[in-house]
Amino acid sequence: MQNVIPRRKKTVREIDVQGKRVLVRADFNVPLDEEGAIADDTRIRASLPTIRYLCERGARVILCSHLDRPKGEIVERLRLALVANRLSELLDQPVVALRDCIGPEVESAVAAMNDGDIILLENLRFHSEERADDSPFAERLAGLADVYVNDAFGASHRAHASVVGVPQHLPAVTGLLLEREVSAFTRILEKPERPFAAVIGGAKVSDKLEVLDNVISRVNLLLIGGGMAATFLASRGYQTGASRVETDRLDDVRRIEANAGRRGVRLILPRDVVVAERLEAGAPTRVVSATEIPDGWIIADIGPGAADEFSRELGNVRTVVWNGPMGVFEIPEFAEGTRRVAAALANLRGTTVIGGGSTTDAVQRFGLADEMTHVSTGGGAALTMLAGKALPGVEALDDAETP
Ligand SMILES: Nc1ncnc2c1ncn2[C@@H]1O[C@H](COP(=O)(O)OP(=O)(O)OP(=O)(O)O)[C@@H](O)[C@H]1O
Ligand SMILES: O=C(O)[C@H](O)COP(=O)(O)O
Repeated sequence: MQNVIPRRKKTVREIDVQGKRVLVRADFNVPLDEEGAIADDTRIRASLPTIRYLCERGARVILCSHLDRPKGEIVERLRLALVANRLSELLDQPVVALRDCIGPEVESAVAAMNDGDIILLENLRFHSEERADDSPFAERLAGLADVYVNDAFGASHRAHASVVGVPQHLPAVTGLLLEREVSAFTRILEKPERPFAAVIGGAKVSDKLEVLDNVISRVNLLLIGGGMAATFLASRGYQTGASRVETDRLDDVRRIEANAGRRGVRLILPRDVVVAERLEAGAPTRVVSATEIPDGWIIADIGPGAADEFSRELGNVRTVVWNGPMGVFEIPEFAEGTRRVAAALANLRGTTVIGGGSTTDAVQRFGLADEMTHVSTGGGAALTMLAGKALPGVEALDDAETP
């Protein structure tokens, strides 16, 4: 595996932060429930060591993050005030949520900070410049601070302004979470015990297809579930009812399947699925063969036959990386496939890695997180590591000036 650890780079432990304004890019992209409350605060808790470390040493801590995918405009339910409240409770100290991430009000708030204070900038993705890696936007963020810390492992596969742009304008170091995550993946993936499996589900289908060719070059077995399954089934020519299919990616999926065949990687799709009339609690459901999905019905979970097969297959492997739930597990009727896969990993005598906000949320709900070797805060970032590709956020630290 290629070396993706910023070994030459300083971590936050090696710099003097007393009285300095430190801009910390965190990944507070937490899952929200239907009421808009935080459904799982793992990502917030995982960022505490760096924040505590900086505060205890007298830094003025300026936190920033994205939440969900607002497209460059303010979405009230995606304001980061709810994250600031949770952080305040966990740290037992005030965390002031600002109403923007750049601009005169932000600059005055930063100017008024005392050593050990913490502020949280507003959702970076309320500005389209964040995703566009706009240089003036990155410069304005950088202008708020003396030092930049990347602690957003979960966002480090994104070449966005706060991840790769800011470290071009400020001395930059690695945060404790980023360091812990990258070392865990490197250790686990350097010489994985075989057979080695990846389980891929969830909703971010295009993102995951991007790295599957590389994933195939590393694993022996690939199990596909969740929202991914519909596009794979459609690529084999089956009807998928009203399930969401990425029709413009069907050729990519066929290429991935052919690639898997050539390399002798077993790629298994669910043999049966739970379908629903709507992805809602209480909606009518049926279990059907994956090759006979009725018109108008939506795949909501892998079926019991698929869960048996996936569990059996996972019983024979020594290393597993799992990203993306097998179904819409937030609704109890569609959680069984995800629960069965989580249980299979918990029983495995080998190395198990869970990646992703929702996948972690699911494993926490089943009370199985402690049974896993590594529960990562990254989803797409974990897959990028699994694919053996460098993370842009880590590369940006390599290229940055050190304090
Ligand atoms: N068959 C399905 N149809 C629609 N959505 C699904 C299906 N199966 C799972 N999902 C949804 O996928 C979502 C999670 O997918 P996602 O790809 O974001 O995984 P993740 O673990 O959160 O990784 P990341 O951290 O990259 O977001 C869940 O909210 C779940 O309801
Ligand atoms: O949830 C994640 O994987 C990270 O927070 C990145 O979010 P994104 O896929 O919306 O860029």
